Amino acid sequence: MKYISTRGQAPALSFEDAVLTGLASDGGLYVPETLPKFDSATIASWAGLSYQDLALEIIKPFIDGALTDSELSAIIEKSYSNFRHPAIAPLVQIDRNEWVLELFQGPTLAFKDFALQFLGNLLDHILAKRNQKVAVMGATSGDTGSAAIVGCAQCENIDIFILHPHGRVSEVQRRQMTSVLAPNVHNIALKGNFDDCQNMVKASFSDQSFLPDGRQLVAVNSINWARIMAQIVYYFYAALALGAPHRPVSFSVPTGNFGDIFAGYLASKMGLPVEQLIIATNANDILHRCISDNDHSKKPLIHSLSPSMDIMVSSNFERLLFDLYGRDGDAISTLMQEFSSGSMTLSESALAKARELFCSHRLADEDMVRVIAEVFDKTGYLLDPHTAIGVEAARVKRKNQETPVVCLATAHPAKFPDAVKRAGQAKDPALPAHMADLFELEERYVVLENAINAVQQYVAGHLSN
Ligand SMILES: Cc1ncc(COP(=O)(O)O)c(C=O)c1O
Ligand SMILES: N[C@@H](CCOP(=O)(O)O)C(=O)O
Repeated sequence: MKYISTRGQAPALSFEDAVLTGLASDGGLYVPETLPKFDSATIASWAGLSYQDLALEIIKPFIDGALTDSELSAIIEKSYSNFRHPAIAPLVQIDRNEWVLELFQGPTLAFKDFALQFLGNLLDHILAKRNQKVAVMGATSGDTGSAAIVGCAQCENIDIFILHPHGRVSEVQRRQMTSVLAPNVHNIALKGNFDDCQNMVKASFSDQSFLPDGRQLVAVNSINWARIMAQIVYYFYAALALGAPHRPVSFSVPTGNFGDIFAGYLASKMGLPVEQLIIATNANDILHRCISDNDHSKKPLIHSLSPSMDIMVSSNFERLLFDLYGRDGDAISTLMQEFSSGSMTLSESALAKARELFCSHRLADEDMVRVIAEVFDKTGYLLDPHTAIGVEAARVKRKNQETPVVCLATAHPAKFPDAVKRAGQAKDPALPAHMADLFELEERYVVLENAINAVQQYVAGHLSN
């Protein structure tokens, strides 16, 4: 299987090269040239598989022989070995036909662990085989950073540089990143917002000449295809547990960079019967405005109580647009060019196609805290702020009460004690035992100006030999 760029001008790459390349040389994102498709009988035969065995079935066709089955299986086993729940992604019912998929049972308490523990182990394998050293550069609004750091800290061939917006991630999120003192881990608090961090990372991928000795950058953000690929698995896993393929399932997904929900879209294209994909946004609602009013225009970023979704430019939306425009790379190049000036308008046919599966909802902070309180009062279940937005979006937007709706619980509430307190909870939600000493650990990070030269100089000056 080859991987092609959404902008049509970059060379097609093998799986391994696509994983190592991150952003395509034409500024696009890599996607598989064709998607594997599974028929109903095949999907039905997976009922009851463990998460790890299901991951093997789903990931195998994408890697196209780059790893043997036993290599892939070993990487998968290792990646999910430190999850706290034996089901890896347990489903919890919170109402009739309404479920929460707990994607926060990994080491850093967010859904990012599903793909980033896998990506860390995959990179370790590929780089050792190639005897190659790389610099990982990533942007985080709080969760990708710690998952990537835990995924990569042990890799001898990786120096990892994570940019987070200074003062705009929760204290738990910051400490999770900055208390990892391994010499190959570098945290940069950028005096800017998440979009600034992401722009800087993307600009650095486009021109890597600041790196000495031909060192290559590798992406841990969801621009890296392997991130999306690993996230497809839990859509199948949850739907199978609820009766797929014999009955459809809907998903409500707290959305920022559009990677998570895009994995759900791919699951549906690969044969999973999905009735609705609900895009749940906070006040940074560009995707909601786009789907509901064809208004895809940038607005100033708002700092919300769901900080991980404080994102205006959603990288992976481009991957969806590529499909909506008939996989026409030139059309996507033109559209992205239009968006670089602040807004873009989708064609009527592209929007109509998107609306066949997607709908959207926006929830501001005051409503989000109300949802946390309501669900807790009714069920005793404590939602994190991002998940609460997804739960409310599901309630407002689902069109069929008989179809189970799965709300992706993207983070553990203990990562966001301020929001939880605002919802009327007297006590901070407890951190899991393995993080009990988080507030006593030494931190290490550098604060840098929002200037690309400052960041690139820092990266170039902190590479190991
Ligand atoms: C807790 C949490 N929820 C939701 C999201 C949004 O996911 P995505 O960026 O894949 O849309 C993120 C970050 O991306 C997150 O960290
Ligand atoms: N919410 C994310 C933002 C980065 O998204 P990614 O999925 O592209 O890595 C975060 O927590 O950092």
